[in-house]
Amino acid sequence: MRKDNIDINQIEKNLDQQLEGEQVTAHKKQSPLEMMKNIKNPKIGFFTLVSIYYKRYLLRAFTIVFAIIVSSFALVSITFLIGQLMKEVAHAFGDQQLNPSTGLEWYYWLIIIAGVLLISVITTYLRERVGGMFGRQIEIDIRNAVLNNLVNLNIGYYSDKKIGETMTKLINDTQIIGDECQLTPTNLISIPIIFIGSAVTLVIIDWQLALITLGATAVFMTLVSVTFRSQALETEVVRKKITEVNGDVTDRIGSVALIKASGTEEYEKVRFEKIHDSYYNANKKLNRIQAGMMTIILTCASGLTVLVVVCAILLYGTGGEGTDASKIMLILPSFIAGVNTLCWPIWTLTGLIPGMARATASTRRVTALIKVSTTIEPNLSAPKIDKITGDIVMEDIVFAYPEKPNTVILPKTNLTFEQGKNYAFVGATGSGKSTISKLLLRFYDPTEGKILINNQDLKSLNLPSYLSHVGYVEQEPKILYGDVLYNVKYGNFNATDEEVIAACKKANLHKLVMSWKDGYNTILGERGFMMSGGQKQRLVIARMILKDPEILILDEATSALDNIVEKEIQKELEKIMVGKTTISIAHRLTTIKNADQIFVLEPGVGIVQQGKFKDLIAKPGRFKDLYEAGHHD
Ligand SMILES: Nc1ncnc2c1ncn2[C@@H]1O[C@H](COP(=O)(O)OP(=O)(O)OP(=O)(O)O)[C@@H](O)[C@H]1O
Repeated sequence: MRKDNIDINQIEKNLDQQLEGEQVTAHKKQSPLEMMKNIKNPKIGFFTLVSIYYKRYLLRAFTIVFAIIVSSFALVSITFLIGQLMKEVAHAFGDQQLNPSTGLEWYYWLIIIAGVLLISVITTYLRERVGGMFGRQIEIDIRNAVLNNLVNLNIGYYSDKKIGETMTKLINDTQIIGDECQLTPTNLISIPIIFIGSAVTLVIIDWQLALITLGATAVFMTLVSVTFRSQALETEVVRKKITEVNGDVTDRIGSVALIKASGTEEYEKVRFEKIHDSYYNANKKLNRIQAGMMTIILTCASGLTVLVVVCAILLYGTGGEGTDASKIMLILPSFIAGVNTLCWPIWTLTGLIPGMARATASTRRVTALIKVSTTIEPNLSAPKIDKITGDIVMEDIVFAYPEKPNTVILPKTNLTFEQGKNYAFVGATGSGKSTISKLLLRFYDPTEGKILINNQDLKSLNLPSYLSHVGYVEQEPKILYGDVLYNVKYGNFNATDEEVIAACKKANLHKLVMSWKDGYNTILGERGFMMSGGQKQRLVIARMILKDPEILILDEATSALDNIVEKEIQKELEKIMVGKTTISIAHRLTTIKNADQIFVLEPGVGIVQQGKFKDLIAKPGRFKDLYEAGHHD
């Protein structure tokens, strides 16, 4: 017994190794994203997608198709074999004249049935095991492709999208495709084999009874097929509704602080109930169709068995001339088994058609997500940048957001940021201060002109390697789900724990972290709920100290903090700014007193003043107005 277990485990292990090996080879040849990007037709159907994946994973595809064919034939042949067994039993134990022998003893037929059952068990297991994992493999491949594409997309893509809707496509649609990739090929191959096989077997057993049964089945199938189309359409409506609900719920959960601060919990409760109304109503229609379909199927399936029995009695049981009552007992067991196998494909079709409709809709939504391409080419094959040397030059830059191409945010601008110096941008809200940092981070490319780094156009540089020299602190520091070590190391994964601790000491964070029970292993919430604004800011600064970048971009890095914390953080920042090219965006003008150069921006106009703090404050102008307005607050 124990030995058997070990052998089975070994077989399972070998199977897993074969499948994993195939996956590694396929991924080396072409990544899932490259493969999906190569799909030309945006209206690609689910079948085309399945066939692409079957070609990619030939070993699995072959195993599944082989197992489906063999298991289906095994299932169908059982009906025929039971018929033969019954004939031989009648010959052995009944009237030998009336019941001719099949040529094999009845117990041989039993042994053959047991053998076929064993083949059926093995191939069914193989089909389910390999098919199941294939479904998951396809789901994971597609989800990774979508995810890779999403993180590569221009940041502007997200400005008008509901994250929840994108998440539904990313999680639910890929899961639906995976599930259907497992079920559909199995059903599509086995349905005709089982249906035709069962029909032929029934004809062999008794052609008269078979004709009646097949006629009734045709009526049965017509009834079912009438409801197919409307079921597929309603399923699509329901999916759309749930995508909308997911989008809405994710949006509100993300804004839970606003809900709590506004005391609008009751309002949200009513709203949630309301947005579910249309989802509920859409389900009502679908449910009506599905309930009708189920009733037809169940009634027809049992009705068919009753019909077979009644017809068999009428044909052979009435004792009329030329009839044989004992024949009823001979054919009925295998005939009823045959009717059941005949009903199975119809039963399966009821799930298959809506499933395929759902998977086709999911395939189109997912491919649409993959078809969106970034216009910010990261130039991954360009040489990596070891060091940033020299000045950063903005040459004849003009910028309008691609989302609003007619609104020019920065008219023609020329700027030089000398290496190691400290620059600041100030100006009214909406004047384009953050836009400068977005251009330097290459969230966007300039509409006209170019940004020169190491005397080369930023557009042509290897983007990740350029960004590895840039430190960015924004107003709302981003903390990821994970512990302190992970959060500080993010983007600098090769750093040691000791280096993280040293960076945290410099950022004045170490004592605080050590006061937590789990120290550096403390898990910080998904949105960093456990930390105050100042603490989060310090963590981001520790991240930057660890990175030790050559360019610092501080976008209102301290404006969310109170004056005391701001001063402390400012002190930390000034320490790391030494010798680095720094571009700060500031609301509080006191934080930029030491800047080598200050640029004052006006909405739609661009730079209207520039100079050192003491010079700008001494003469009338926009800067002086801003400074005085700040002091009156
Ligand atoms: N993704 C976008 N699509 C279209 N317009 C945008 C986008 N992002 C910003 N803008 C617009 O560009 C202008 C400049 O925005 P920016 O964020 O650079 O201003 P800012 O000076 O940093 O403002 P604040 O001080 O309020 O942060 C604003 O009018 C803003 O509405």
